Amino acid sequence: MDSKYASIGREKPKITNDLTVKRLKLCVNNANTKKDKEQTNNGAASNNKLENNFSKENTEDLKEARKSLPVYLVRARIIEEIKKHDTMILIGETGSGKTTQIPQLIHEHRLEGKSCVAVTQPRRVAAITLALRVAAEMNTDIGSIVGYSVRFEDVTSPRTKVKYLTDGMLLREAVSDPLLKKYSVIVLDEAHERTVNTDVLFGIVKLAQKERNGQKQNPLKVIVMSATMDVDSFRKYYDNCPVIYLEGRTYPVTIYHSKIKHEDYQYAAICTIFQLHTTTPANEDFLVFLTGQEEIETVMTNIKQIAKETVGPQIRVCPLYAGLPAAKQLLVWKKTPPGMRKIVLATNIAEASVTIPEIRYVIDTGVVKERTWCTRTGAERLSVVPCSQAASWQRAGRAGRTAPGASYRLYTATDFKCRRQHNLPEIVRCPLTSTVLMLIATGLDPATFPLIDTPPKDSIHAALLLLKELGAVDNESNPKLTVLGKKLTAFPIDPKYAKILLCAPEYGCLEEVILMERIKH
Ligand SMILES: Nc1ncnc2c1ncn2[C@@H]1O[C@H](COP(=O)(O)OP(=O)(O)OP(=O)(O)O)[C@@H](O)[C@H]1O
Repeated sequence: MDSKYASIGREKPKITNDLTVKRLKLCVNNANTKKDKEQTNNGAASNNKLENNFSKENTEDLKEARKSLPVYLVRARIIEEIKKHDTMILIGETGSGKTTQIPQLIHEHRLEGKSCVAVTQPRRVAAITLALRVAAEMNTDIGSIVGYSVRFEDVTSPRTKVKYLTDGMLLREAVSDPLLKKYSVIVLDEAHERTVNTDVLFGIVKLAQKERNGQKQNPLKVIVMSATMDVDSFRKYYDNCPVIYLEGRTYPVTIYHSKIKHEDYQYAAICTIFQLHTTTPANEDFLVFLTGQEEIETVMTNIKQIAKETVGPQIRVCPLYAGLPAAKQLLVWKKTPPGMRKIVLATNIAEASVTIPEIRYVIDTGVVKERTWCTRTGAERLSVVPCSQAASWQRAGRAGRTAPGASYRLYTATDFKCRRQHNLPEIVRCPLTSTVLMLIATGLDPATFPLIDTPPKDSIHAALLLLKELGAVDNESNPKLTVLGKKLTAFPIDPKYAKILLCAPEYGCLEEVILMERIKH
């Protein structure tokens, strides 16, 4: 693994591995408040409950909490580096304060000037909860100085200076403004995730930066961040930009590996939950990683049934998966009353960036549902596969954020060592129809667009063929967007489904199609 693991603590030969607290070391490798509420767009209302949870903490306590974070302790050096370099990579351990503190520091030093700092997140739940946390830390209303923008919800205003948004939303903004002129600093967070959107965004931002420098426009600063990324590839991609390693974490996390291989990880997860439940105090909450809604529902039913016959604190089970309505997702952040235990059953949407305050124990099944597709038939497939080592470290990093914690890996240490170090980039295993359409709409050539990893030639060709068949582009060799193509880019969904939606009224089946879309998303 990259040097991050030297910081986080390497595995010891025994089953238990402490991710010990290390003292800070920063090394550079290179060679108000209450206004504007009414101006914010709709959407904040749906998060009122969550906002209340976040603002309950007293401002003085939040200030003190900030001061203890590794990033805060070396803030002067970090700001100096940001001022010095147009592009940099920042590697800091999970929970060190990268995502919540660095944008605030940039704003405190007014480095964004008259523009704004954008912080991208692969997932909407992370973008929303981070914005709420930072707004609380800055003692300001959400949608004012600090805002967020996710699909179907824009909680920002003309005063917004720190904006958390999903990478998909920034990509959409790039279609109408390829130079991303609204922003003077773009923080690309959780770079290790390697979703198609993040990979394309890396290229868009790189091109925008070059172009703005060439045109002597307001320069664009780019900061790429993660705890577990493949530094070498990124550094090469960003023309050998400096890499800053930040050591230190808030609290230690102990890693336990299973001694035996489990045939049934759901069963193993339930056994671990109840072993821990009967031996640990209430209000020390659990986060269990599973692969999808169905599995989460099955495990939830089992837990509820077993809990009736088990001693131990009262249990509240909270599911967390992408398809869950926002209000239910937010229950995860609701504090449990004294004497109770919260058990969060989540997919990998809780794997990076999020802080669920009382989580002490992570139960990591070691699997994830991964999307692949067949270029020949165009059929997509979701399969359950072992997650990468980087994902395991991210999962462990959801504990140890507000108190010491532990991660129970339901796979052996040998199994862990055999896994791929980093996530396989989506761009090499997923269909690229939306991406290719978006690039054409932005005026970019999909064949020459700079990507960290080159997708298989077949994928781009298949995407162009499909777009031609849909009538979104005029031809495959030198594609230009048609009127229909332009309409399709307005939908934040796959062009195939966008066309079905557009055509539905003609066939009198709009309601059915909308229902189908709602089920899909
Ligand atoms: N909602 C919250 N409630 C309580 N504490 C929080 C919350 N959000 C952040 N924190 C505190 O701030 C710390 C830093 O969080 P931040 O998200 O900035 O870390 P990070 O370095 O970006 O982590 P990661 O790499 O896991 O995304 C957390 O470890 C936690 O102590």
